[in-house]
Amino acid sequence: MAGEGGLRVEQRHGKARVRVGRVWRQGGDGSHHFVEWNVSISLLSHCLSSYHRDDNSDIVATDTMKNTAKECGDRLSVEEFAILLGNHFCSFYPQVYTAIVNIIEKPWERVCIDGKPHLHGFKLGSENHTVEATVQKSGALALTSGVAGLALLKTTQSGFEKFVRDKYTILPDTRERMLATEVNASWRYSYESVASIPKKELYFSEKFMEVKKVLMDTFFGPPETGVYSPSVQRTLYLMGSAVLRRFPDVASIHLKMPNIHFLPVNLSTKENPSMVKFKDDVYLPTDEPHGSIEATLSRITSKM
Ligand SMILES: O=c1[nH]c(=O)c2[nH]c(=O)[nH]c2[nH]1
Repeated sequence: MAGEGGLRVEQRHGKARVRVGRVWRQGGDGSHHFVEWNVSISLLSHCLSSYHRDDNSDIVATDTMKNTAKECGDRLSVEEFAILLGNHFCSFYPQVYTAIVNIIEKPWERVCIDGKPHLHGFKLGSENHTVEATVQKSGALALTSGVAGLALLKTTQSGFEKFVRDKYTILPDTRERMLATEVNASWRYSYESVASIPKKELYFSEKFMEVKKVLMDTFFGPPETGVYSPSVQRTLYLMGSAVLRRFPDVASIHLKMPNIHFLPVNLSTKENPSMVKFKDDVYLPTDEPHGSIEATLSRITSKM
């Protein structure tokens, strides 16, 4: 937007990392539900006078945003909460035209004691549930959900061979290696307005569990036989395409799957040349460097 001094100013402001823990005690059977959210809000609004002059009259205080994020009524999915917040900012404040709400949900899971789900006991799992909702004053919506830090490993049924070989290549072909990764996936839903999202209770919470299951089932294959992975690239493609095939309301999916290396251990000395001879058994786990492999998959829509 052109402003004073002929300078273009593109601005937003918000509150990052607002932490909220919420217990719902309304379960008929006495069970409690619990979520822990880390909320970040960014508002695009008409408040240029605060940049051009000492005039804050159009600013929605970031402290106000923080307090709004703490108001959470009936039990709802993290996606619905992000949309609700975004919608509130756009409809309540005339000067706000876009709200971008990012939330990370911690994986608190109900514990089972002696095989029975506990009414109010939870333990922390490992992978986070993420969401980004962008809401416009018109009601237009862009909604992306994701899973972050889903660490997966299989001890066989993975190989990598027949790749480019040149004077820098020392990696041997193999059909037997470990495959380990930490999946970061985010998928965009096709709902384009706040009014069009499904009304079914906890719809997106259920979808999150189902997408995660499809990703994992495809990575591992059947429990007794597994499935062979010829490369991280191919496995990533199969995981993403399985999600798009299974869920018509997912428009695209981005997958980031680092190839975390477990290196074969071969130890020898002059006196003992075969001290530890690698027999697909002893590995050196490494953090870095790691392969970095990522792709976005979406449907090719025919114009016919
Ligand atoms: O699955 C793999 N993809 C690669 O692109 C690659 N590159 C590499 O060195 N090892 C592997 N493995």
